[in-house]
Parts: sequence; structure tokens; C-alpha cells
Amino acid sequence: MGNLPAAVEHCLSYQNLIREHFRTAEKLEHQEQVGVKTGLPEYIKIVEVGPRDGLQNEKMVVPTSVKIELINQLAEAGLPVIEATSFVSSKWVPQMADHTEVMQGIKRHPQVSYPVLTPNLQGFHAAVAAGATEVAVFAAASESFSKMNINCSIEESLAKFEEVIKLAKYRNIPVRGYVSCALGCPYEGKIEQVKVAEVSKKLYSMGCYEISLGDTIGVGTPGSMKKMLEAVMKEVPQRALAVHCHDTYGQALVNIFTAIQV
Ligand SMILES: CC(C)(COP(=O)([O-])OP(=O)([O-])OC[C@H]1O[C@@H](n2cnc3c(N)ncnc32)[C@H](O)[C@@H]1OP(=O)([O-])[O-])[C@@H](O)C(=O)NCCC(=O)NCCSC(=O)C[C@@](C)(O)CC(=O)[O-]
Repeated sequence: MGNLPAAVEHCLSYQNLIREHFRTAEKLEHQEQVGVKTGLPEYIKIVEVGPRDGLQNEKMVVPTSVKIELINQLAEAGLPVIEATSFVSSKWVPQMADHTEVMQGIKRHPQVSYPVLTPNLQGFHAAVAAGATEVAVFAAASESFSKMNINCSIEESLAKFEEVIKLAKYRNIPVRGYVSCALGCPYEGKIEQVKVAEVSKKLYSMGCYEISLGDTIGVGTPGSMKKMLEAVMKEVPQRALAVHCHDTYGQALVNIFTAIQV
């Protein structure tokens, strides 16, 4: 998965992150030429999401001290970005109810950034109060998933995210954007690529510095990944795109590899 020491250069503060983002963009521009020869980039940014996306799915709530130790060990292992928790309703996701304690308990490494999920202004305020310096908003390309996940339509969710992004910009806090169901939905099945591209474009236009395209239920294949990315790349610059692949059917690695090649 790429050149880890280069990835470790990633920086925590907004200024450094943005600087790094543009530096990455330069690297990527260079890679576009290298890539023509090798088909593979020299640099891959890894966003570790286990403490949030992994632990939110555990039936038993993992003790806060174990979460903190996990995040600290992931940082020690050299990961540049560790999504630490989410500031969502504890009625909806009890596994993340200890978000504030987690954020305040971890040892912050200056080279590591610790983004957290914030679905609305309430979550954003709580995240900032807990010490978050990067946040992520999470939309979906499926109306049914949006309703089931965050209790509102895609359009309504984008309005809430716009408020978060505006305030985040004002406070110099970078915002990452997710688009769930980019390759399929648990309720609607196939999702049109134009819808994925449309939601991605909206989040990017609002100010998300990176759009992570989620294969939420792991139904993607190399073929569908390639087509979806090609559709999204018409609307969002390639260097601002990431993929988030669930391994439900053992296809995550090959899908990630396809995304890297694309
Ligand atoms: C979005 C809400 C909050 C809307 O939930 P809602 O019930 O529609 O919210 P509301 O505004 O009507 O408020 C109702 C109650 O929720 C509270 N509330 C309102 N906002 C917050 C907040 N931020 N933090 C804590 N509490 C909150 C609010 O204070 C109120 O409390 P009450 O008065 O009833 O006591 C809810 O639906 C929710 O928390 N959903 C959880 C969604 C979630 O975490 N999903 C998993 C992450 S997404 C994901 O995994 C996909 C991803 C990112 O990994 C990519 C991929 O794989 O595709």
C-alpha cells in the first residue's frame, strides 16, 4: 500500500494539512506522468478508520481505555490519519457515546491528524469542544440510506453539511466528505453513478478538501469501481478523491487496487 514513510509526512494543523494537500497535489501531478509509465502512483494516503467505522459496528461497546490505547498504537505504527470517533447521537450509535473522553484521552502526535464524524452543527460544536481539529461530514448517494443513517433526505443532509463546512472554514478546520453507497445500497441495490458524481460535486463545491467514496456494503467489483470513479472524476478533481472499501465479500483489496490504477 504505497510508500508509508512519505505518507507519514502528513501534518496535523490546518495550514500544514493544506500545505501537504497541495504538496500531495504536486506529487500527484508528477505521478500522473510517472503513472503513465508504471500504472501506479508513488504516494498513497491511508486514512485509518478502525476506531470509528470498525468499533461502531461492534455489538459490545468497547471500553474507552481500549479505544484510546488502540488509537495511540495506530499512531505509533506510523499511520498519518486516524479517524478517532464520531459526534453523533448516542441513541443512534451507542458505541460512539464516549467521543469526548476518547478525544481527550488520546496522546496527540504532531504528525498525525485525528478527524471525527460530525453530521450537523450540534456534533461539530461538541467535536471542537472536545479538541477536534479536523472533521468529516457524511452524505449518501442513496435516498433510503440517507434516511436510515442520518434521518433526513440527501438534500436536507447537504444543507446541514453546508452549515458545518461554513463554520469549519471560518475556524480553519478542514472538512472531509464521505459519499456512502457509491457502489451499491443495502436498501436500493444499484446506485446510478451520476448520483454519486452529483453528491460528490456538491460536497466538494461546498469546501470539502477530499471526497471519500464509500463502498458501504462491499458489493463493488473492479469493473463497477472503475466506472464509478470515471463518472466522479468528471465532476471532482482526481487528486481530491479517496475510496473507502468494505471487505464484506473479500473484494476490498482488489477494488482499492483498481482505484489506485484509475
Ligand atoms: C444525525 C442524527 C444525529 C440525526 O438524528 P435526529 O434524531 O434526526 O436528530 P434531531 O436533530 O431531530 O435531534 C434528535 C435528538 O438527537 C440529538 N442530536 C442531534 N444531533 C446530535 C449529535 N450530532 N450528537 C448528539 N446528539 C445529537 C438531539 O439533541 C436530540 O436529542 P433529544 O432532545 O431527543 O435528547 C442521527 O441520525 C445520528 O446520530 N445518526 C448516526 C449516524 C451514524 O453515525 N452512522 C454511522 C456512520 S456513517 C458510516 O458509517 C458510513 C461511512 C462514513 O463509514 C462511509 C461508508 O462506509 O459508506
